[in-house]
Amino acid sequence: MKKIAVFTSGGDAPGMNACVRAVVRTTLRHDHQAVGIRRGYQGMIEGDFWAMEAHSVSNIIQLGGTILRSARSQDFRTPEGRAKAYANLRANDIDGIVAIGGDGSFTGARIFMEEYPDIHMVGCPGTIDNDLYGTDYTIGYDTAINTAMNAIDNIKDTANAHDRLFFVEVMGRDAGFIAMNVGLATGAEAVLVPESKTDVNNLIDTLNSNYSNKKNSSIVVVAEGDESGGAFKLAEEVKKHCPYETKVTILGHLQRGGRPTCMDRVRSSRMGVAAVNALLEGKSGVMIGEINGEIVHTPFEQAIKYHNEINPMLLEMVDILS
Ligand SMILES: Nc1ncnc2c1ncn2[C@@H]1O[C@H](COP(=O)(O)OP(=O)(O)OP(=O)(O)O)[C@@H](O)[C@H]1O
Ligand SMILES: O=P(O)(O)OC[C@H]1O[C@](O)(CO)[C@@H](O)[C@@H]1O
Ligand SMILES: [Mg+2]
Repeated sequence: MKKIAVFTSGGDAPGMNACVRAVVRTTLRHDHQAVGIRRGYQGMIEGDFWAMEAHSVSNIIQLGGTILRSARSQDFRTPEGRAKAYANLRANDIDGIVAIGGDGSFTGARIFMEEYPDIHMVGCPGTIDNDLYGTDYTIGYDTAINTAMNAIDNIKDTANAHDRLFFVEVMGRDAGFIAMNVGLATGAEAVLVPESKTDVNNLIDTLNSNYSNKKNSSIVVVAEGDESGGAFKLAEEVKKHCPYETKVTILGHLQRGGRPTCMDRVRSSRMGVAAVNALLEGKSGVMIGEINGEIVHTPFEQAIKYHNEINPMLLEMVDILS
């Protein structure tokens, strides 16, 4: 292996920088050259490469975002775009790549590797959504749930002061992991996730019964991908049948930024080291994950095809404890 490149792709996630740092420093420790590719697959197509030294990743372990920047590249979805990317990699003697991203990034990696198997690729799960099979936690998820939890704690103060019902929408286009855990951690009255069908009448009954039992404020956490159509639509419907004054907060992109938590920094570092080691062992087409505290390798195909399930017991717990 001559040079190992690293890029970040899809939605950024806190801990990506720690992972980039680990990849670069492990590569250099093994006397290989390290290259950063800026803006994910788009930078690969445009040849936006950066020869990285140990100092290139100094003082970034604590930073959110990604120093390599990220992109959602339409060009990489085309065979012509991927051919350009391959030509640039070859011209720069890059034969090993660590891709830090989510399911879309690994879908792209799998297609690219089928077309150009001489480029070895290993993935690190970088997405706040926690929606990849083959790991208990993705990079950025722990930070995102803590950020969302703190935001909802603040909302609870004002909700309680004004006797209001809040619908709080959290990120998760296809997955409800953020909503589930943040809902439990903030004592929400209900949590709505794409993985289970939302019964609006049942929700209205629950909120009305809470109101009758002198619960002066309530929080409903809604995953953005819930089939009910999001917090605004839901609030419009519910407030027709509920005495609470109703407000909506969309937490949005604030959940993706901020300093990574300790666990995100540690996991990202561990995964970055494991990704380089896997490439040096001749592995390709696998995602690094952490299951029960151990590093595991899962083929991209499985990581993107399957989904970790939301434990139905947790949804039940929300109901019992609220
Ligand atoms: N079918 C595909 N073919 C080629 N490239 C793809 C394909 N799907 C995704 N990609 C590439 O991967 C990039 C990242 O994918 P996507 O935007 O879905 O984010 P992600 O990696 O799933 O992260 P997140 O969901 O956390 O935002 C896309 O912008 C595209 O360049
Ligand atoms: O605004 P963007 O960058 O498309 O990102 C939104 C999406 O990215 C994610 O946050 C994951 O990074 C999803 O939960 C969300 O739907
Ligand atoms: Mg994704």
